[in-house]
Amino acid sequence: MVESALSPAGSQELEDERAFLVEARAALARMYKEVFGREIPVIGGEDNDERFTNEANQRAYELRTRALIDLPDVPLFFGRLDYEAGTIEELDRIYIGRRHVHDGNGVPLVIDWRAPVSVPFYRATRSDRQRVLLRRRYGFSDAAELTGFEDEPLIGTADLDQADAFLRAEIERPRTGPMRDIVATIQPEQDDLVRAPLHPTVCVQGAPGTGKTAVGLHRVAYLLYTERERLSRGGVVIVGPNKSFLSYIRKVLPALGEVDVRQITIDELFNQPAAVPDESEAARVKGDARMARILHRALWSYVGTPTAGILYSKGSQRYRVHDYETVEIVSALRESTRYAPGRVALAQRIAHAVLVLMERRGESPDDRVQNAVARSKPVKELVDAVWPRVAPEQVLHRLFSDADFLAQSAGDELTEDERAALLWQKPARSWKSAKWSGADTVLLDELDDLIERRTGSLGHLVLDEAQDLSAMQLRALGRRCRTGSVTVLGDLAQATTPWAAGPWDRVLAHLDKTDGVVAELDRGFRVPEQIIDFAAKLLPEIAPTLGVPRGVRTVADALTIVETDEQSLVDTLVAACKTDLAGEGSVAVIAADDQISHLRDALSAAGLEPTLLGETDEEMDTTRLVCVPATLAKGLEFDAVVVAEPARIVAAEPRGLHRLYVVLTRAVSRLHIVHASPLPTALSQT
Ligand SMILES: Nc1ncnc2c1ncn2[C@@H]1O[C@H](COP(=O)(O)OP(=O)(O)OP(=O)(O)O)[C@@H](O)[C@H]1O
Repeated sequence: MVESALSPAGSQELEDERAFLVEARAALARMYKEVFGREIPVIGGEDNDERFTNEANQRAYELRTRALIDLPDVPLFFGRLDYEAGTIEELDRIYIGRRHVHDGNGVPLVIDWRAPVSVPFYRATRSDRQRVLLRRRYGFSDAAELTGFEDEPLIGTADLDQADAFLRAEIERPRTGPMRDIVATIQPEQDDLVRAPLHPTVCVQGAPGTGKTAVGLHRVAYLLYTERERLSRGGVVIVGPNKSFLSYIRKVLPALGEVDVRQITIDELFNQPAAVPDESEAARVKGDARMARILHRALWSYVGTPTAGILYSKGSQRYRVHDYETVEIVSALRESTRYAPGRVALAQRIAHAVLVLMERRGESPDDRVQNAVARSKPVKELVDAVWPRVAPEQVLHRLFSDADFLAQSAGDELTEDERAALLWQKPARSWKSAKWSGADTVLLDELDDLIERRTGSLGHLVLDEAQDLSAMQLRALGRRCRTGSVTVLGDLAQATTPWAAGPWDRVLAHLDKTDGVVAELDRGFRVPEQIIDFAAKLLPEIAPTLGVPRGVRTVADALTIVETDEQSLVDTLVAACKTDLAGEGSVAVIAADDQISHLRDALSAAGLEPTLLGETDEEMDTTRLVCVPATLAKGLEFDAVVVAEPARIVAAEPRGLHRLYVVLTRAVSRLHIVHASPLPTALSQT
């Protein structure tokens, strides 16, 4: 917070605001007590409906009480709007906060930022005042104590830069620990996306630090406010790239009063955890959309053509369904059903043909007879022979261990090299003992759905860092959200996976959300302009179609590049860390994955106390100095970042330049680059 920009401590007005905060807190405590003390209605009886209702009531009660807990480090309000008299019933002034607080007699003390009357807080400008006279923003200490406020009159001639100063102060507030919400300073272009309706799907392409993650999380909070009932039926899930990232964002939604949103990695979405790693080329092919067609062909190749009919006997009667009839039934079903229901339908259709024969002979069989025929031995034998029961694992095991089966299923979709990449060197003896990789679990999921359609749909799904998802992963995600909508967030320039699905229209098509709208954010809030400009030198090589992002701020001495030799690398690194640790906030050392443990040890030996990201769950909450493997840096940010040996980061993987772009764009205030090997060519050009 820029203290000097705020109203001085000790002024009467500041005291009045503090008194109001105390009053609002007391009111919230009363609301909590009132809900907490309320009896939960319990319906007598033990059948399913009653149990379900009782559980739902209990759950609603728990959520409501949890949402009313006053979090000690989260300010209850952050802004105020003074309206022209008569704009809102009996209120000329509203305080805006993270939830509604009322005084017990129906008078609102704090209004939820998501309510329509709060919108002008984010949107009103001097040229479009929306009847607002004054916007006030409050500053708080880390312990949520009100330290001051800043006024932005929308009439008159006062300083216009105050809003920017406030935003800048918010961004530069030193950080350690998890991500904070941005509810006090959401920008108009972000607000458009946060408040976009639930449907259609929204896809946000945004340069590093433009607020995509922040927008996604605030959008969830907003949608839960406006569409709570619809969303509570299907639920809301946020999918992030890895556990460190999820740990980093985990406190934003609870701070906004939303405690019931699942935040998971994509791997956690699938039935079985990955047991073995993937080779890069195999993973690329397995993630490709062509696999959907290949799996389809592989599965349906199990369905054969009947070569005989059936003879059904009942008492002395014989009924024959001819082979040409069974052939017709099978080929009609192939076109119209999924695999498992197809099996059931085949038995029923053959049984129906038998029933027709019975009727022709003057009998009047009913449904029970049809079911008995469908379950009879000759029918079952035909179904098992022509349309065998299969498990997804069985199909995939055969595909990866039988070169002929793979070639036949692939048709001309895969090259010989691609087929070779898929085939296992040492196939497991049986599909039951096969070990599956992450990419395989996605294929198993596809097969599962080809066999039996997945039912149910999420209400809303948020995909962060979506540029890294494969076509097959996107299909699996889309299946979980068939009738819901998606918020897709990402940056094509940060796509580091070899299987990345590519441009956003294709991503939307794989999700089966072709009605989705693509929007772009290009104002970088996190990274100072000098650093963005430096990192953007990589763009012509890694994402030539994307525009260059704009930085909203410059910071003195934001970027330093130190060339050194191998022997002095560690000392130079230690010196850079010490300089940054002398100031406030978080410091990260980012290096190639195979170098980071060594650097952590060297920093420890030099008397610093770094933790290594990925080793424990909450390392970023408590320590100021974090060593970050380059592959875990995505989505994270630190006040100062020291990058060791960019060339090694680039050399470590096929999309190493994309990875470097991610790494270079993590710093809020300062970026130091320390290198002994030459910088990548694009960066060394002036
Ligand atoms: N309107 C805002 N007010 C204050 N801070 C903001 C605002 N928008 C973004 N920020 C801050 O900028 C930083 C970057 O935001 P965020 O992580 O959401 O960006 P991103 O686009 O997801 O970045 P990346 O592509 O690197 O993952 C965060 O610290 C966030 O709080």
